[in-house]
Amino acid sequence: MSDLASRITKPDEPAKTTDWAESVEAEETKQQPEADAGAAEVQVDGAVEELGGSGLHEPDWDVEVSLSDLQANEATPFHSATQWQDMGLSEDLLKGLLALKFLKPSKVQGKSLPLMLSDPPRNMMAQSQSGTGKTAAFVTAILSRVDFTKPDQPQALALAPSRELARQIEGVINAIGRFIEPLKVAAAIPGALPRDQPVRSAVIVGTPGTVQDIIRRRQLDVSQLKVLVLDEADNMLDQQGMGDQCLRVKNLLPKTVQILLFSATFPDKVGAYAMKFAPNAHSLKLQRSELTVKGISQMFIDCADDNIKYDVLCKLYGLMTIGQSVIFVKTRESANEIQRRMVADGHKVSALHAAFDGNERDELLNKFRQGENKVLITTNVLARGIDVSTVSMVINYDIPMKGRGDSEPDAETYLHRIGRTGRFGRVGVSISFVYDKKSYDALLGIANTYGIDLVRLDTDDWDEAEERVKEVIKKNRAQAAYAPSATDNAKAS
Ligand SMILES: Nc1ncnc2c1ncn2[C@@H]1O[C@H](COP(=O)(O)OP(=O)(O)OP(=O)(O)O)[C@@H](O)[C@H]1O
Repeated sequence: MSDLASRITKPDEPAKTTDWAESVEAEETKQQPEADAGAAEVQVDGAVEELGGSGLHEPDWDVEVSLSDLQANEATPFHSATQWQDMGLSEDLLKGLLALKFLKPSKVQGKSLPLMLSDPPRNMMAQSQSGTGKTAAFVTAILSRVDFTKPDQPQALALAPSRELARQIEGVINAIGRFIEPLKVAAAIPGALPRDQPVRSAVIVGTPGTVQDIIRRRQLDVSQLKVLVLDEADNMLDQQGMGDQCLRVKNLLPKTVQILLFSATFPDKVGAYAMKFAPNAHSLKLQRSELTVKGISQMFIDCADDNIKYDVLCKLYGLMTIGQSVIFVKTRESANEIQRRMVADGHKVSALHAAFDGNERDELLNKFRQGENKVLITTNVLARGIDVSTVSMVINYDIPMKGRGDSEPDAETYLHRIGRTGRFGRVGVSISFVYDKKSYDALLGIANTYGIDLVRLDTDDWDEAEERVKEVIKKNRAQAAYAPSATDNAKAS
């Protein structure tokens, strides 16, 4: 308990900071020397500039520190020693990146792209904190590998664990590739492709089950595929059904395909399998202590019992709607039930989970992206990858658990869930609810795993608790106004 207690900071104490020492070092991988010669294993440091002290001043929210300042700071994951111009990218791609105001590559982009683009192509497993630009990294690699003189010929395939993430990646490809003519991208997600018609697109983004189906039905000609990307690779490979589908898809592709695996997390047990999935891969790794994004203020509320959680959630509603918020719950049923109760209590909230049909899911997320809906209740289906920069608050209504009978805290899912805020250098707040010993122990187990300093919000002094959260949210609002996300509105066609 003492160890756990040391992870908690009372609201009136300044949060302790972890030692975010720079640890960039390149070394040869030690595995399979003969097959692996030349594979680089690089540790990407996890240091993020303390945004609290970065010049985002109160009370007028005059934002003095811009993204370029943040990117100039070597101690952040947004810094890269390389420029886009050094990477041998095509003019069209460079124009696309710059049009999105991606002025410089982030660390994962700067490090992974030269490795991914080297010839002969080599596999890659890249880890970097949530919201640090992994999507743009692999999208740029895909768009560099495709031969656009054959726009109808499938050449690159990206897999993602949810339709929402696949759609989002499709949007990023269209946004970065906007000057490439002709650029054809297909979304292989349930209900999106006409049945039994060949897919005539150079790039395909989809969920593993649908992609497996269209290959089997010979709708997708994979004979000239050059690149396979698995986004959220640890998650897909670790799930029984999806892991099998990914493997089957891979086995149906030419043996020469370049395999690129991306995620913010690669737990040890999946990491080993991932290296088998992508043999001889270059690897960019983070230390476990580097995984949290420092711009996210991580807080928790100790609720007296399960019923109080709902009351506390309603009390937080005003704060949730200053920016945008995502509430994570364990089951679809509880998402529906909480939405029903909140709406009945006069709040405007929507729910999104896998029981809705595909079009409804697309529409719900689009409305959320456009700010039409400000509060979204969801399950782990949206825990990973979804990028909406104006999300300033994430609530873990239920602490994520894994294993049979919820026996263990799901530390990776916690990290991905809270990563829906604090995107690319922005600040954000996460509030986790605990209400009994099990949930308390689970949260503190997660805090210990990553060395997180959790701040306890005292609901006995609600004004103080509210002020504390509001402070972070206002900074997020100021940042969003100052530097709106370039791809927030990059919609899939
Ligand atoms: N070089 C860049 N300069 C400025 N903004 C960028 C750059 N690269 C990416 N971004 C923006 O950063 C945000 C986060 O990027 P992205 O969604 O790729 O993160 P991620 O690392 O894939 O996150 P996650 O782990 O949650 O999947 C996006 O809004 C994107 O537009």
